[in-house]
Amino acid sequence: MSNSNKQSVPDTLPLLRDRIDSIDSQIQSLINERARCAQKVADVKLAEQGDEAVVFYRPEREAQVLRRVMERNEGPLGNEEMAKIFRQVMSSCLALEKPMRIAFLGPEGTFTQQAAIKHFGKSVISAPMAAIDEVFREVESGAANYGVVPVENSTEGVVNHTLDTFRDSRLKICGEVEERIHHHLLVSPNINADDVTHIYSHQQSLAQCRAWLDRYWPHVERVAVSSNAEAARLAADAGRSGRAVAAIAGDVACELYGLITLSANIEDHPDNTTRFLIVGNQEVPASGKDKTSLLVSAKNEPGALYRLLEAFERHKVDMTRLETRPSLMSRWGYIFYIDFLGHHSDEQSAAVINELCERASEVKVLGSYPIAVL
Ligand SMILES: O=C(O)C(=O)C[C@]1(C(=O)O)C=C[C@@H](O)C=C1
Repeated sequence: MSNSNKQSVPDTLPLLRDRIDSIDSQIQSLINERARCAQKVADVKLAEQGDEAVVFYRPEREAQVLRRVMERNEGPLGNEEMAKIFRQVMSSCLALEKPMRIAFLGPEGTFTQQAAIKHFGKSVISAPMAAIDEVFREVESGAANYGVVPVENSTEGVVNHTLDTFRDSRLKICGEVEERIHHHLLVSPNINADDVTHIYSHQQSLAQCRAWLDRYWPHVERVAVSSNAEAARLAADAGRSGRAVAAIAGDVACELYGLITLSANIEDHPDNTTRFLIVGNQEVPASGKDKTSLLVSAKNEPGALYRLLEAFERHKVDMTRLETRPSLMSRWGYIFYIDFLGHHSDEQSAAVINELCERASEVKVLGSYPIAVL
């Protein structure tokens, strides 16, 4: 009983539900009013930019909207929970302006799809691709508006294939998403846990759950397959013919293939996180809290890396990541992938980039984009 005013009518279930009905109706009207505004925004964009080059999706604006939602939130719903609701509202509004086709490293049900949904919301057209370079090609050709690819995992390290693909691509990084990777042990609803004979998953996921599997399922055979989503599909297939096969996969795959969770969050490192990048054809304006990614090819001479890094120190620009990949052009030459806080149009960031251009043999700005909000 949370009634502080003794005179008021006591809270009863029917009264509370009436109140919820009335609030829902107001929320619904307001969401539609917002959607009509977004439709007008689309008209303005079309009028300003002409049919061809209209850019409907604005990552910097979306990041600002979500940050503001979190800043002004007073609860009882948590900041993230509230931002997720607005994430989906914006996703629906953008789909009214123009439905976005999002290519991602498939198949359906992968963690990359989970990241795509986290970033764009559910109102997008999903385009699962078989490989990372196919995601890039799909966006380059214009068949998809944006692409989502994994770039690093907190336990497994960088995804070299993604970094290498940036060398020859003209795509820009438009955003980043971080996704906590939670693995679950899944089976078909008709399968009894005691009967399970095989556990399927991607090799990396089996590795990320090794200690848990050793402890609870030491005698069950582990089978590595091409992706977690494929493992979930196989478990669902097996279940239909009464074979007791389990899969290790995430929430999206579980839902997609109608499986049930025998054990949730079975990963050995609970803070197992993967970072994904959004690639597209546009340069994103500053959002106020941004990151920039560069590809820098150093001259093959003593102190070359030192001279690159020194520019960051002097201009007080915060470098958040440095990866080294062998150059394909010269033997023992290296390419550096550098992330730093700031937008390439900021005064300090621009000063660093100018100096790098003088000191390195090649500098490519892969993109400036809002720091992940959710
Ligand atoms: O502000 C815009 O440019 C809009 O199109 C509106 C809106 C929104 O719903 O708030 C929708 C899509 C964009 O990606 C950003 C924001």
